[in-house]
Amino acid sequence: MKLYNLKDINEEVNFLNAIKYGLGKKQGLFFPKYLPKFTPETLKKLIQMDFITRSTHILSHFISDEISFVDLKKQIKKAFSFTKPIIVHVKKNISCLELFHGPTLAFKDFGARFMAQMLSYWKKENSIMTILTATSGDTGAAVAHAFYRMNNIRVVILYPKGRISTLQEKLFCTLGENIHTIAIDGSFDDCQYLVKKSFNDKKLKKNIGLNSANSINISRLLAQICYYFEAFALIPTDFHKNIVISIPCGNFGNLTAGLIAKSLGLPIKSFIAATNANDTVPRFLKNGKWKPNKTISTISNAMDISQPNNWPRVEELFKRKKWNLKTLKSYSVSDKETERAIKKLYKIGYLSEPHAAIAYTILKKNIKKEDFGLFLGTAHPSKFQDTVEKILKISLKLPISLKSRVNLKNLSYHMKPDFLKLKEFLLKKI
Ligand SMILES: Cc1ncc(COP(=O)(O)O)c(C=O)c1O
Ligand SMILES: N[C@@H](CCOP(=O)(O)O)C(=O)O
Repeated sequence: MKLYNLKDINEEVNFLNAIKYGLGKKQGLFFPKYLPKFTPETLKKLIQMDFITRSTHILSHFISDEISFVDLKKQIKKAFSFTKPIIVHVKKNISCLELFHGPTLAFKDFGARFMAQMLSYWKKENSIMTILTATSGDTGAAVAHAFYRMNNIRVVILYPKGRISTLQEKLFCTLGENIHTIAIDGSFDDCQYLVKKSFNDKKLKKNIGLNSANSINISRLLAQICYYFEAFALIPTDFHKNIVISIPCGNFGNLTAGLIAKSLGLPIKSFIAATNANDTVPRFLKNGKWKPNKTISTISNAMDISQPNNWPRVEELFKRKKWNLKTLKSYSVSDKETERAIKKLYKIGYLSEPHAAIAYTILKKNIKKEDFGLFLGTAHPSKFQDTVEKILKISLKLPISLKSRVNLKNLSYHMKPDFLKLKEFLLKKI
């Protein structure tokens, strides 16, 4: 598989190097040079397969020149070794695609675990690698658990201090060993900036085997394509022409993966990109001006991102496929509306959390009678225990993966958003 750097098209890499480098020169994102397209007959065959076999077929279309089908299937089986996505009917023609039944209770488990398995397959035993990752709450946990105790891999996770939920923090800041966590005085965007800046530093790149497990790493997105096909396979054939998917967006990785799935021939009628008050993209689509505001803290904290990393990939895909960007609907939802949606959903028997509730709100406003509406359930409601309990005035029972970490000590370091301090930390703490 060949990929090119969106900021320097002369830089081309194979998948192994794209996954190992994370980012290209000038902090450019890698993007596949060739996008396969399945015929309707192939699609028909694909949807009859089980999740692991189908995912292997899909991903082998991208990387069969670098890994055999048999080996890829083994790695995918290890990566996706948890409850697969499920569709839960919510009301009328609206359902939720629940992607949060993995070990860290968020959709990030698919991408993080796939990346970890692929790296462990290719990694030379004695080479050191540092996976530097920024998180607004969920990526951190997925990456930490996916790479926990992996030989010669050191994970360093930056997160905005006081701006993620207590349980999100407990899930990845209590592991220790090869997992180092740093609470940064700032926003997620400050953390993401520090990660990207590190890639510009020659000494870091040379000395610590720098990589990132954020969705800037293309392996994360490739894995996420697979659950859109699973959703399609789960939906009755009668509705296959009218599927509308509403995605709660932050860094826009999930949307990018969905759009790549569509480009492969998955007939999704339309995608809706839902954001919270951090509305850089909906404003951009409305007035054509890319003007990120200061990141605001909201109750959907994992989406508190004002400079979404994957937007250049979205634009590239629209350009390559000659799709009109105006067809992409994107709206923002306030905290008040989000709370109202959580209450309404609970009243009709569906327990949700702020991120999915945002996608539901926008879907409900835009869905047509003939559509099959799907909003993505990206995280388990219990991860946002305080918020959900306060809104619904109920008490939540925690799943064991959270309960077992509640009383463990938070092992995080604390740092100002200062690149030199981070560099010192990264060079010292090997
Ligand atoms: C629960 C949850 N929902 C939605 C998002 C947004 O996803 P993306 O960054 O892929 O747009 C995130 C974080 O990224 C998240 O953790
Ligand atoms: N919402 C994410 C932010 C990081 O996004 P990523 O997909 O680029 O890793 C989080 O939960 O950390």
